[in-house]
Amino acid sequence: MKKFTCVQDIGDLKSALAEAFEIKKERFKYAELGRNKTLMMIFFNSSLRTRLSTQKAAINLGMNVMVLDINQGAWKLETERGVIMDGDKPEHILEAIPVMGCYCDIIGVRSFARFEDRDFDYQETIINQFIQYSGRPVFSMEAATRHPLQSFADLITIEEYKKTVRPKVVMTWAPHPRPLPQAVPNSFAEWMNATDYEFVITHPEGYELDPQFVGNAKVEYDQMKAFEGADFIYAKNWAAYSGDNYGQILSKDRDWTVSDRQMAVTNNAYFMHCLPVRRNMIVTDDVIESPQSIVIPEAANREISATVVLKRLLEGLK
Ligand SMILES: CCC[C@H](NC(=O)CCC(=O)O)C(=O)O
Ligand SMILES: NC(=O)OP(=O)(O)O
Repeated sequence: MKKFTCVQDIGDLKSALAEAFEIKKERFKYAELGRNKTLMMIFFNSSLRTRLSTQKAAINLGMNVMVLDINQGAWKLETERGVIMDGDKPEHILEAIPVMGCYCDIIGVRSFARFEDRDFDYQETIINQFIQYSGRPVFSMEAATRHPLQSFADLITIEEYKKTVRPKVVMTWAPHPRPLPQAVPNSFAEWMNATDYEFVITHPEGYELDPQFVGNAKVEYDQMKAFEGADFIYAKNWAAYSGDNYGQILSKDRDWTVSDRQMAVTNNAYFMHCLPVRRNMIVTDDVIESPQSIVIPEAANREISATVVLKRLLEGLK
């Protein structure tokens, strides 16, 4: 594997899952693979789970790790080509990227959507510059339109907890005080659509995601109807995608906050969220603390998804 930015990069999901469960049983099995290899993790945005789980995955594989928070200590980067650099940005990304590539073997990048220009975001300008100019294999630690390490961990978790071969999985929008990226919902939808699960997306009108990610999923504007008989509830906030509303908050309706009311109509569904989560905006305390909440095992599986991905990138170095 030469990059990991989307579900297609992992190839056959059944073999990826088999590898994940093998590694989960014996996570130091490939501890020699990464000897004298260096992972560099580049963060343009905050992180807890991705930062820790991906470092742990690299340690599982015997790798050295370097972490750089671009906006804390490094030079502010100009990302636009052709700009006269007489402002507050001393370095251009087109120098910084190949320089970073000199010091490592594999690069992970976190660079959220900026909501200034939808094309800039949806062309994945930043991570594609790392892919093009670093000279190294690159993987996404959440980019503008996807978060594949999260989605792979979500799939591992559903496979571990499902009680039927084809569970009903419902992704629900929920309110949030800030406009959040579409990367997590886009990516979850992309991975769910790659399975044979029954997959439903529910959100208020105006929050339609990019059709390339929605695919054949059923979209239901009535949240209670969507929740009926669900086996898994995946909650997330996202800002509007469509047209002039791109990056905007259209609703903060707390009737969409996941509570016992909605969970009561499910098939005793498990509750999932990628974290961090705003309690009593996205989900009530009672629901996220209930026995059906699997947000912690879901976060734990981030170590597994990252170990599989780094293993495949290391194997691709040969
Ligand atoms: C894994 C999720 C990362 C990010 N979450 C946030 O930015 C939450 C920030 C907040 O709640 O203020 C998102 O929604 O894409
Ligand atoms: N779920 C996830 O990626 O969490 P962080 O933003 O804390 O890394």
